[in-house]
Amino acid sequence: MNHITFRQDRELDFIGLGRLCIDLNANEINRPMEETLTFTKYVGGSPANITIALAKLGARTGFIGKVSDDQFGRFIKSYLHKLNIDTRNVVTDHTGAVTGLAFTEIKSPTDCSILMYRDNVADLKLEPGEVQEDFIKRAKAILISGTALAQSPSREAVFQAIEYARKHQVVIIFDVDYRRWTWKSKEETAIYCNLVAEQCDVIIAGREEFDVMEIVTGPEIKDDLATAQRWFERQAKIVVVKHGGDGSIVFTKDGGSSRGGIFPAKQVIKTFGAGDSFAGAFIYGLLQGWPVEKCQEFGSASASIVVSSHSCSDAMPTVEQIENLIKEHRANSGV
Ligand SMILES: Nc1ncnc2c1ncn2[C@@H]1O[C@H](COP(=O)(O)OP(=O)(O)O)[C@@H](O)[C@H]1O
Ligand SMILES: O=C(O)C[C@@H](O)[C@H](O)C(=O)COP(=O)(O)O
Repeated sequence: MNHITFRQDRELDFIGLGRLCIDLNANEINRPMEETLTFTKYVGGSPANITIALAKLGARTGFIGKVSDDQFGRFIKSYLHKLNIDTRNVVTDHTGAVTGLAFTEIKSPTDCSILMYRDNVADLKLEPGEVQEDFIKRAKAILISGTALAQSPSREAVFQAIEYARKHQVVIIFDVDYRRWTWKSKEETAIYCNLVAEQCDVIIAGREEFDVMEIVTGPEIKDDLATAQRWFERQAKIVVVKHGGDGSIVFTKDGGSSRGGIFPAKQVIKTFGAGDSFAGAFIYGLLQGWPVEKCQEFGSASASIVVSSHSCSDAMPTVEQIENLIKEHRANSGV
């Protein structure tokens, strides 16, 4: 029992909505971007990464988004196909929009940053009329990425998807996924993310992301419980507050909470990708009906595997890999 009830009469477990992009991860790690010469190309974009995580865990997944009409757009679509991610609602842009790029700088295992190129990107051109009700109603859950709210028409497409999801009792999960590059101001981010969050069943965000959302509304006292309680007064049943290397806290509407630590990685290559792998494995656990503590542990173990790898999407682990890590950790700590 984990406070979320999924409709069982659905052919898809999960649909991700938002950006499908490219990550260009520096090959020469432990160097500033100015000195980086080569990069490896991966499919990226937070909601894409989360959907890929679920697909690799064995969930039946699909995606709603828009890709550029070029080599990058085709690369992304064929990658999703290979993982059996249903792309019937991945639309191809015909206006000359481009694929968003995320260049990663890995200066040290703890000092990583991302340089995003997001002008005229295809993902933000998704139109409300392109969101298929018939597709959404086939799923148990849909994940909304907050970045899809950054501009019109993608912003309206999100609200359209939420309407369909609520109409067909599809569980709505919101990952705030705040990326400053696509927004005009923090106030704009806060207003739209709050409007969406109040309609969602599960909300996942880092402490700093909740702080951005609270710029316009409070709560006055900035603490995780106060944040969670605000959303429990709306639609939310589970609120997850991520704290990077300090782990996460999962709150449930019945007053429960679970503080989770991390699985220290043997070798951290980079810190990005932690949030997406955590979210993918956490949601997988919810879909299995596991208690939230187990979902949280599964998410943390998945994150540990991804921070030890060069990529985000390609490195998303299987159930077996995560279970092995948890077993190994328990054996080492004598539990
Ligand atoms: N250095 C790390 N080593 C192992 N696990 C980590 C590390 N950093 C984060 N995690 C795990 O990933 C989760 C999400 O990470 P966080 O950095 O908060 O998300 P985001 O990448 O979205 O900012 C954390 O709650 C923790 O379980
Ligand atoms: O979200 C993006 O557009 C870039 C991602 O593909 C990138 O790998 C990343 O930043 C992962 O985000 P995180 O899991 O929140 O650290």
